[in-house]
Amino acid sequence: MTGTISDVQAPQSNKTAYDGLRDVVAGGVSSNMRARGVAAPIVVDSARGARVRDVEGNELIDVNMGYGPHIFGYADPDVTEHIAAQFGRGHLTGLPHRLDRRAAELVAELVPGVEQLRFANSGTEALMSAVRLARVLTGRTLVLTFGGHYHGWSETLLRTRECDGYRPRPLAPGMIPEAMAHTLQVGWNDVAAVEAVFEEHGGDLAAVLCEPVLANAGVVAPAPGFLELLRRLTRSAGALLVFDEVITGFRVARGGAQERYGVEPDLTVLSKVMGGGFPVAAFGGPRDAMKPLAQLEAFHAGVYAGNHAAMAAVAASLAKVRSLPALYTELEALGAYAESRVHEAAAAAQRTLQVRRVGSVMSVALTSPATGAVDPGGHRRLQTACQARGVYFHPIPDEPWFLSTAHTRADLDTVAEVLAESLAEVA
Ligand SMILES: CC1=C(O)/C(=C\N=C2/C=C(C(=O)O)C[C@@H](O)[C@@H]2O)C(COP(=O)(O)O)=CN1
Ligand SMILES: Cc1ncc(COP(=O)(O)O)c(C=O)c1O
Repeated sequence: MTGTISDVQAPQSNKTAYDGLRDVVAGGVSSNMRARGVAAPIVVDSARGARVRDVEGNELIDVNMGYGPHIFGYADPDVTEHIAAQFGRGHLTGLPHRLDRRAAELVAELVPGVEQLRFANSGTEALMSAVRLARVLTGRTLVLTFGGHYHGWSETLLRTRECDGYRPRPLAPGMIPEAMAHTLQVGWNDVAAVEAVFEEHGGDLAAVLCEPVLANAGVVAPAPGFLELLRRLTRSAGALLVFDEVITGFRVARGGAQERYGVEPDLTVLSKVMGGGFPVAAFGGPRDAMKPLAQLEAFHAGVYAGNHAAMAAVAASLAKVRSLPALYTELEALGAYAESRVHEAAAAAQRTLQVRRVGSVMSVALTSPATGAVDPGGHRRLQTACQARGVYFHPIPDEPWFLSTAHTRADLDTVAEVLAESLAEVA
């Protein structure tokens, strides 16, 4: 057989590799988030457990972990072996597969608010479909979201944090300004603003959509009672409460944020941990909410949606999640240990970090001594220094750290030591 992909000539350095990449891949990446703020790019050769190896052969402890899907670490054999085997048995026929039921039953068993679902390929796709389903169910079009929450890059959900009044602004060039006409946006945990929106627009709202724990603008937990307020107001206004649990699902608790905080939404969107790193997402809810799709009145499609490899990934990942009764206790303890070591590192370097954690997802951001605010430039310099010392986290302070069962306390001690050394040298 002619050369395999592993025969690709390894370039001499990350920079050489990245420059070559940029020649044929626009921006050198297939997601803007991978290039935003990158000072010194890494080009990956492989990843296993809690470590990523670059093309120069450097091995780094990774706390970005591909933005959160790998709760058991990279290349976990309990997951990858099932996916690989499915490829050998055929992974895409465009027909229902026996694995579909197994995967869906595991989601429904673990997530309180899901009785029935549809699978999709990405969080963006699943969120577009969930919002459309909410509009079918209510006959309304207006959707309320929250500043800094990220719900994918679709035309009506990709927006800036800033707003004109309650109207969000499109984030990216080329977006249709009118696309924002059916969405409002207020500040996260802003009770007065939410109540004002319901006072003025309650009868027009199809849905309120949120990350129940904000994890795309640093980590910001819901204020006590805030999710309960959204639940109460949506129910009384006849709007749907939609939880975007792409990050929090199977991450902050076995049943996601809705289990951790005891608030059940009308629709739930899931991805990341659900597939253990394989591209798969889902949206679901009570049978009544899914009826327009069950009766094929509402539209949702996708050639690769729910493909057999994705179903193998979901079934394997969630069977493992289900099989470990102490998993979330251990992840909580690991997160607490990481948080304490990060605080010790900051104290040792006499620097201030903003550290915010929910379970095993934690944001760590360098702050300006003068203002106390997050210092994106300083954070990038800190990230570059840590990366050079063998620890990888994202250069953008919005992007949190994701821990996994592959991270040991010794790894976290190393991360803290590298952080302290780097903080001491970074202006
Ligand atoms: C809460 C939430 C997300 O965090 C989310 C995707 N997150 C990320 C996307 C990234 C990227 O496109 O490269 C990297 C991170 O910025 C972020 O975790 C999505 C979109 O999912 P997808 O990228 O699969 O279309 C929906 N909801
Ligand atoms: C991919 C993506 N788009 C949009 C946003 C929101 O951008 P802004 O910084 O303008 O709030 C974020 C925030 O983290 C994001 O990750």
